[in-house]
Amino acid sequence: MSQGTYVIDRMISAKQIAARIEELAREIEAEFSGTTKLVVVGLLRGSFVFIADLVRELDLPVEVDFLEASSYGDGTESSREVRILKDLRGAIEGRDVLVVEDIVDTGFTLHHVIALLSSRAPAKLRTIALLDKPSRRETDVRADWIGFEIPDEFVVGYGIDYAQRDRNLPHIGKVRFT
Ligand SMILES: O=P(O)(O)OC[C@H]1O[C@H](OP(=O)(O)OP(=O)(O)O)[C@H](O)[C@@H]1O
Ligand SMILES: Nc1nc2[nH]cnc2c(=O)[nH]1
Repeated sequence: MSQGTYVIDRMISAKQIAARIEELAREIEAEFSGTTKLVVVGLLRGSFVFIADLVRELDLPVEVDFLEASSYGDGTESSREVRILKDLRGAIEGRDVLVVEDIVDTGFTLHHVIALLSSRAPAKLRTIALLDKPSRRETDVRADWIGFEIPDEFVVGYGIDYAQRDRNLPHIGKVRFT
């Protein structure tokens, strides 16, 4: 896919994201109320901004861990091969776990991570994705909570990159190749 010039059209503002995270946090608190310590697992690298905002909105005892999964390289098409580049630091057996993903597209990444973490016997495993592109799905997977359903556009910002660029945009934008 082209890696030439492109412009970014704003799709979801920072304000809209913040308001949605507040709503999602209340639902997550209800689901995990009474938990001794929730392990919130961020999928690197794309979820680093989302997880930072989400955990600060959660009124729950939390531990934060990270798993690095990659399947896109520098392009806009999934390789369909999910590589785990960094595993969790901690054990999750018997723990309540929330996996935080930035975007579910083909679904290969989330599907792979759910299978991997389920095999470690957590007490409860739930998933949240800021963005969902259901029209692109190639695997039978859906996050338990979704921030925004979006059309089939390649998006960047708020942690999400194109060839490692644009992760620092405060909003979500769609890439338009020029
Ligand atoms: O549903 P899928 O088609 O699997 O796509 C979703 C994944 O693709 C991106 O990760 P990427 O491989 O680009 O790594 P990154 O998070 O380090 O940018 C994104 O962060 C998701 O994890
Ligand atoms: N940057 C980026 N990465 C993705 N990985 C899966 N879908 C997307 C997308 O729309 N944008």
